[in-house]
Amino acid sequence: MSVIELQNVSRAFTVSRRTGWRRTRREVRAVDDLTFSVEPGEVMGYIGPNGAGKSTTIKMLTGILVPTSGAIRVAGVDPSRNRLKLAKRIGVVFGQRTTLWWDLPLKDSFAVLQKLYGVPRARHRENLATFVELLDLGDLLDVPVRALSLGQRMRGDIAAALLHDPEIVYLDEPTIGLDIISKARLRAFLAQVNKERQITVILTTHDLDDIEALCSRVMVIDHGHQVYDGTLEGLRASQSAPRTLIVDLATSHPPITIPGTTVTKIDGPRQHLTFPTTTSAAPLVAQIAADYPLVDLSVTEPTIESIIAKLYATPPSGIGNS
Ligand SMILES: Nc1ncnc2c1ncn2[C@@H]1O[C@H](COP(=O)(O)OP(=O)(O)OP(=O)(O)O)[C@@H](O)[C@H]1O
Repeated sequence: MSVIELQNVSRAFTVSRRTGWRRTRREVRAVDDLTFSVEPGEVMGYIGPNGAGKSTTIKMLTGILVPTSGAIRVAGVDPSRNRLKLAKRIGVVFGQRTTLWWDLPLKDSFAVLQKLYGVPRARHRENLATFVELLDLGDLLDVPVRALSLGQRMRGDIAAALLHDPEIVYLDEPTIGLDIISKARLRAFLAQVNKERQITVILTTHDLDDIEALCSRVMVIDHGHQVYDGTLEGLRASQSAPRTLIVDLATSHPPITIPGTTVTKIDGPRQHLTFPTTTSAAPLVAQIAADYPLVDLSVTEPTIESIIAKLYATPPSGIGNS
């Protein structure tokens, strides 16, 4: 059974603007007729440009905002009517702001959370020991949150969101502002806890490497509409962005002519050939090896950034969901 279900969910805001003496009111549809469900243990990347409606969706899923129309069920209940009950079953991490107590040492923040959520002491100790080890928090437990670096604070925030054994975790830009090593560490940790604890994760991020590393499914929204729901590979294929074969020949050579490929660049003995995502590279490679003095080659996939940029540039009506 799905752990998260949205049925024709919309959320509108009325925005008023003063122009001269006149005040005009306008309705903004932050989320427009969204229907989707998420299965237990799934990690879904939820992406879209600024103002697409991601935060509004997450706020409705936590019960902070009530939909204007449509129905939501999270862990079997309506979030806005069962906000406190649901709070025990979900964890939330906002990369842009901490949920920890600014002046308290990290360990005291964790102790407050244990009381707040009524986590049995033994279970709290067990979880704390696991997260301290996996997130390398040992030396930070006595440090006030305000004195932690961004990466340290984020590790603390993630531990805090997981200490009460939530079934569902919403991660809003968890790697924002972190260096490459901290990002990689955090992604490895999230992948491990998802696997070991079967936690359902909705991840909003502008860092598409987070999606590549963690998400089995990706949903793209734009102007409140769902524009894609499927796998990352499916997203690549749906936009039919070509793959590139980079071929190193023994010497400079006129453009390679193989049906179904196009030479887009020649750089001395190196040639770049594009071919459709739907075509297998193997026969092309075999043909090049047979007909040309091949030294080396590699295949590059279209970058996910280029695919997403293309997707956002397409009007919603022109996009086919998978
Ligand atoms: N409380 C509010 N009052 C009026 N308009 C709002 C409110 N909250 C959101 N909006 C509008 O709804 C739209 C969606 O906003 P939302 O914050 O959900 O987008 P987002 O995808 O999370 O963007 P970002 O990536 O910038 O965080 C935007 O046009 C925003 O201005």
